[in-house]
Amino acid sequence: MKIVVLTGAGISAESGLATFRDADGLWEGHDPMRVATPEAFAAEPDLVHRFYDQRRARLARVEPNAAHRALARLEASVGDDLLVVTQNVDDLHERAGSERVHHMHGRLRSAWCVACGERHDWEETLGDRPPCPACGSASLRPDVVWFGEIPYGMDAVEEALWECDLFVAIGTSGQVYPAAAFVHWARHDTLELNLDASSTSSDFAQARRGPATELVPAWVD
Ligand SMILES: CC(C)NC(=O)[C@H](Cc1c[nH]c2ccccc12)NC(=O)[C@H](CCCC/N=C(/NCCC(=O)O)S[C@H]1O[C@H](COP(=O)(O)OP(=O)(O)OC[C@H]2O[C@@H](n3cnc4c(N)ncnc43)[C@H](O)[C@@H]2O)[C@@H](O)[C@H]1O)NC(=O)OCc1ccccc1
Repeated sequence: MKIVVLTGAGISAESGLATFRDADGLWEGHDPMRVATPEAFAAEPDLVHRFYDQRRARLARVEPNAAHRALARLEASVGDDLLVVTQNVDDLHERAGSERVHHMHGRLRSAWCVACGERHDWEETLGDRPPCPACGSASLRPDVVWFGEIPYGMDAVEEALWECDLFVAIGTSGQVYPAAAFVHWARHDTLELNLDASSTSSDFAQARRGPATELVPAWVD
């Protein structure tokens, strides 16, 4: 049975990472959806760098939880029949042992040089702007997909959704596209595992409510 699992901020909430809807969705009084844009980076690069520096520092202080670990166990048992597509820029799936993880919105620990196009592991050097290790120019940006930008690897994701027998969404509010449309791209069985009702709950064949650290192990084991 081929399975595609979509994860959102809710799967990392119990590890201590804020969701986009937490804390009335504000970061330092800014709407994250307004900070996570190419326009904000062009206008206030230091503000945007600070947003990602703080999230990178926070990520270094948290650990994967039982939901991440359960998905890693599932991969160990079904192998290539499982693909995790995550909207999250954290690395908690990989730190839990998952290998087949596609970061459709990028990765917090990756830097992208807009001058030479090279990608690098982001130096944990808070506050100072390291030059690109490849071309030396001060053109590094967070390697994340901002609002208005095209998500990574959409062709492969679309194919996997078309091929899968089961699509499962975990910890996502269904408010950001194209991820929110995936339930419509899947052709067979669909299941939502979420704390609260999402904007797309009624589009799923089945929906279970509760914290991911309970729902995901219960579904996997
Ligand atoms: C706001 C929204 C209306 N806007 C969009 O969707 C826009 C515009 C748009 C495009 N198409 C549309 C159609 C209609 C309307 C608008 C659009 N989309 C884009 O710009 C996208 C790019 C969007 C990506 C932006 N970057 C992010 N992140 C990276 C950066 C960063 O992280 O800083 S989005 C970011 O926000 C989203 C947050 O959503 P969730 O993860 O769901 O988190 P949220 O906080 O909302 O909800 C948490 C959920 O968990 C639950 N929960 C909480 N705790 C727990 C718990 N303990 N256990 C279980 N569940 C839990 C809660 O109940 C809740 O339901 C994630 O995607 C996250 O990655 N690009 C694009 O469309 O390009 C074209 C295109 C499309 C297709 C093919 C080719 C080209």
